[in-house]
Amino acid sequence: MKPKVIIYKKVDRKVIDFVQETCDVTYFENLDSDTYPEFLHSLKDAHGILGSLLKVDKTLLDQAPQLKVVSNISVGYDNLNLPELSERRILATNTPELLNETVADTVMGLMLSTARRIPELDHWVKTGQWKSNLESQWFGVDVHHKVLGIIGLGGIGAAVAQRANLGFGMDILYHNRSRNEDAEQKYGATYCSMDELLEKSDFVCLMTPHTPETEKMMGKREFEMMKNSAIFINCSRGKTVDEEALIHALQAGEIAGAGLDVFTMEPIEMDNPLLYMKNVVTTPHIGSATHETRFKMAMLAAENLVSGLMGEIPPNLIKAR
Ligand SMILES: NC(=O)C1=CN([C@@H]2O[C@H](COP(=O)(O)OP(=O)(O)OC[C@H]3O[C@@H](n4cnc5c(N)ncnc54)[C@H](OP(=O)(O)O)[C@@H]3O)[C@@H](O)[C@H]2O)C=CC1
Ligand SMILES: O=CC(=O)O
Repeated sequence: MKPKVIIYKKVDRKVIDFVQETCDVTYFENLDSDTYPEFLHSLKDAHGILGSLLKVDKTLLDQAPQLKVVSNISVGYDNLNLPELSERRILATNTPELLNETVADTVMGLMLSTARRIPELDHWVKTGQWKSNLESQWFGVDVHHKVLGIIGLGGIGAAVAQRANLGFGMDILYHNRSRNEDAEQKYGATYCSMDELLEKSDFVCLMTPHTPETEKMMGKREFEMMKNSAIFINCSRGKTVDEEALIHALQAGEIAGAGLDVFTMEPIEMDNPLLYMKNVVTTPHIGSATHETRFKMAMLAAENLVSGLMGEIPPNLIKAR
């Protein structure tokens, strides 16, 4: 009998066909209040699930007694309760590396958009306000040859460092728990303490995973340490930032702006003050959201899932640190 699999996110037909070669697939293009009851029902005899961002915790796992593999279509896996999965001998997988370049492009896009005020000026042009030469009140600040501090210089961070250093002539500072000697050699990245990075950087880019250790790692103290002229970029997870402290830092002029792809609450609530600040550029968690990369991620996640269900060690098995 074929293993039973739930795909709970919209994926390309080729991905479904691939999984269907070996598994019996129940497909939900989207999980919402209409489809969730049926999803829960299917969980009861599911051996594998494939998708992203679903909170896989004790409550959900209690509904899934047959589960063997949880395959995330994402590199981040803060949606998974790993100790609970491991206790039940359920394998968990993710999709690292193949999204590095795309997410780094998003980070550069946020840096450039915020520093050069592109969304704000786009609105200005389209609402007929361009009536004479641009006055200096609309000028932005340079990105090239500035200092970029990357907190969490891993796979994506290195792709950001490459673009920023080799393409934009920026000096790179970084802070991790361990050194990234490859990035030091290739992009002249300088390892430093978090405090030194915050004090010296013109742009601070947060790129760590969300873990208990990184939860709200950017808070009041950290924003106060940044230059008043600095721009903060977050493309990691919303919960790595104390959002109240960020809002305060922007309102008080402790920092000059922010480019944000991720938020404490997603989708963001419309009364969030960040949405009404001209010096804040927002995107709806689009880090890896290109057709090419999302297809590759879904296919890799499908390969991980099938491999685990066939009794192999999946290529991207998440190992608890
Ligand atoms: N916005 C979006 O759409 C996307 C967001 N992401 C997010 O980006 C995260 C990073 O992805 P990726 O680059 O592939 O991951 P990597 O594991 O390759 O890199 C993570 C980096 O963070 C560092 N790090 C981890 N914990 C800490 C800590 N406590 N203090 C300082 N540094 C730390 C690690 O270094 P060390 O271990 O030495 O500390 C490592 O350099 C993902 O987990 C995900 O949450 C990813 C893709 C898209
Ligand atoms: O947020 C996206 C991811 O891949 O992680």
